[in-house]
Amino acid sequence: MDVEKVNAMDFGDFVAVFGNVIERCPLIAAAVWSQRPFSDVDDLDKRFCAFIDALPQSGQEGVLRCHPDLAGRELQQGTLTAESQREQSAAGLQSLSADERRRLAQLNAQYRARFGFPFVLAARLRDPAAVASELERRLHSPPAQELRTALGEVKTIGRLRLADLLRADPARL
Ligand SMILES: NC(=O)NC1=NC(=O)NC1=O
Repeated sequence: MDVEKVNAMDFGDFVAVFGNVIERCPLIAAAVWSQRPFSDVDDLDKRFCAFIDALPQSGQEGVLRCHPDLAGRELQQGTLTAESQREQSAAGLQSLSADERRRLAQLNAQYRARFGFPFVLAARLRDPAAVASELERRLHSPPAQELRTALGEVKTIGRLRLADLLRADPARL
């Protein structure tokens, strides 16, 4: 899909296609739509990132809280969004042992208790061992630094999702 096609989308089509670029935050796509026309894919990606950066901390934490845990209840129950399901499966989180799942659940709970939002990582780029080691490492970050790191992962997930969508077969839309 080329950027001309994106620029020609009405509001409904744009949000239908890009509404989950940032997990469960269709408001961001709704806001970005009004900034068209976009010069290219990078410009579109930059608009999503700029919206997140411009949010007050409460809004940024809200974006993080919209993310399901890695290898959490939603993965077990099959209630993840299609994108999240693909990403978590790609990271091998679908086939963890009971001990590995328990360990991640314990670390996720410790992380959430310390920072007040869930641990967010661009899972598609990692394997289960890397997820656990990143979680253990970041668990000790200073809160202000961890907020920035977590938002960086949200942006990476968004950039990868945008790339998927723009590579998508136009006939699919
Ligand atoms: N808490 C998370 O990091 N969730 C996720 N990371 C991904 O790459 N997809 C998710 O759903």
